[in-house]
Amino acid sequence: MAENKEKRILNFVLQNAVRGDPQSVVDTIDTYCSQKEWAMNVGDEKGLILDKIVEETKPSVLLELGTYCGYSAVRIAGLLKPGARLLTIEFNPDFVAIAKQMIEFAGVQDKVKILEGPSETIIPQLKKKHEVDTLDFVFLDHWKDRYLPDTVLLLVMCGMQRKGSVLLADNVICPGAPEFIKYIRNNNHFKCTNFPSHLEYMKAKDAMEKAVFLGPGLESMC
Ligand SMILES: O=C(NC/C=C/[C@H]1O[C@@H](n2cnc(C(F)(F)F)c2)[C@H](O)[C@@H]1O)c1cc([N+](=O)[O-])cc(O)c1O
Ligand SMILES: [Mg+2]
Repeated sequence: MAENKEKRILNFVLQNAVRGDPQSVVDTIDTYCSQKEWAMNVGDEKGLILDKIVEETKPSVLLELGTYCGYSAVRIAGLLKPGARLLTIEFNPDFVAIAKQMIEFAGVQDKVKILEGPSETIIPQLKKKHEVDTLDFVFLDHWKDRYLPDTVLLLVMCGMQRKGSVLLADNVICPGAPEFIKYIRNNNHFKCTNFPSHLEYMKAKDAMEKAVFLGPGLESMC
């Protein structure tokens, strides 16, 4: 079995976190990744911004793009009201296997469903295959050059946004998602807010961008 960083993170959690306790899993990953090996989890500082926005949105149906080790899936799931569910898309099978174990250890497997495959395949299946009507909350944390095409896909192809739906994007400074930011800030169907922060476990500046969907324009009424 190839030993890699993601497996080491999972093993550290299995050996040190409290089973069934999402906060303990999140804190344990943060401890490992700040002291031993950096990894691209949203982290503790930006995680608090994520928590606040999830809590104030009170979402029932959520989508995450970029499961990775499952850090933000566990973090978000720990905040959800009974019956709310998080779908998270990951196309790297090794990361799917890690995240699955992380989510089960945290005890949030009934709230989280990992969808394996590329977003351009999975997003158009959300309605029919995964019974999603509209999405209340979307967390973008996958490849930064996919933020824009997948946002358009969610909006146009699948009409996956209702008035008040929240899009939250990680890393809009570092590594950055310039095309996405240009599009979303100039689209008058979205109200954008920037949340300055720092790159996970580092001093470098980063930020998250929140975009609230204001509803389709009149043009879509005809
Ligand atoms: O590159 C970064 N993140 C890329 C994250 C990528 C993760 O999203 C998955 N994915 C790709 N496409 C899909 C989908 F859903 F489309 F199928 C899912 C990839 O397999 C990977 O697990 C990153 C980099 C830094 N950094 O400092 O370099 C800091 C960060 O917080 C970051 O998120
Ligand atoms: Mg990120």
